Amino acid sequence: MSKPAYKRVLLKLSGEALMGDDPYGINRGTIERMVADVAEVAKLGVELAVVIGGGNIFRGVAPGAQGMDRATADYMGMLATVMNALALADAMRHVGVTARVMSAIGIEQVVEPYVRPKALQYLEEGKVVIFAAGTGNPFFTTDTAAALRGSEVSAEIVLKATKVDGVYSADPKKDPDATLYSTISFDEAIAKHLQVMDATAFALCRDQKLPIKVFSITKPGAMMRVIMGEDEGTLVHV
Ligand SMILES: Nc1ncnc2c1ncn2[C@@H]1O[C@H](COP(=O)(O)OP(=O)(O)O)[C@@H](O)[C@H]1O
Ligand SMILES: O=c1ccn([C@@H]2O[C@H](COP(=O)(O)OP(=O)(O)O)[C@@H](O)[C@H]2O)c(=O)[nH]1
Repeated sequence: MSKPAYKRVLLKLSGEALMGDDPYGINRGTIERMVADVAEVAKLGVELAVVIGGGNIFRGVAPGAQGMDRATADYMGMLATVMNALALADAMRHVGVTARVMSAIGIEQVVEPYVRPKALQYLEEGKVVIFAAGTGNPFFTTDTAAALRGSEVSAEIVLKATKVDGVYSADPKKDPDATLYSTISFDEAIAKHLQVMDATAFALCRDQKLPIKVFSITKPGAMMRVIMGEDEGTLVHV
């Protein structure tokens, strides 16, 4: 059998994708499908660090937050990621995968705080580490948290599992003529203002020479193909 292409990865799971077809919240079937993919990868012995978003529960820049102080709205968004992280860890437990949630903001009665050496220890022990509360700072995104934590744990790649199947020349939800890139450089993605990830996340990965693979979270088998180094999604490279 062929071997996985990576030993340690940082997987960014979209919060918004957790809704499935629901208007908000966590869709049971969707989270179970995501976790089944994660379990398959974990069984191959790939060390998995996960950053989960929160857009399904709360998005700091959403209309619902209009008129709110931006930083306050962002803290609500970070708390939403903690809820998703707990749901994800629990769903993993159901399929026999051991996960540990670590939060970037102090909330000790609920989850343990992020401590880098502890996270590294868990990864070495084969546990899935779920990083909650983003970077712990307002004005950032969980994509930037993925770039940051990915760098901190020396992941070989950031895998962005999202609603689209890669990086397009324009937002494919708005422009039907947008074309899919199989690879694109960080500089080009930033220069073209491609919104699939924010510029802060792109720039951090570029500076740390940490490649990103963008792929569909809903396409069956896509995560496994990415892990095996097969042609899937878009590689963003230095
Ligand atoms: N050039 C582009 N290529 C691909 N997707 C894009 C692009 N520009 C904007 N998008 C949008 O970015 C979204 C993914 O980013 P984001 O909303 O941050 O999702 P996530 O919930 O995965 O963090 C996609 O749903 C897509 O509609
Ligand atoms: O470091 C961070 C990460 C997240 N957020 C807030 O949390 C929300 C949810 O995260 P994100 O939008 O990245 O989640 P996703 O796109 O994956 O659903 C964001 O809109 C921000 O308001 C934040 O303030 N700082």
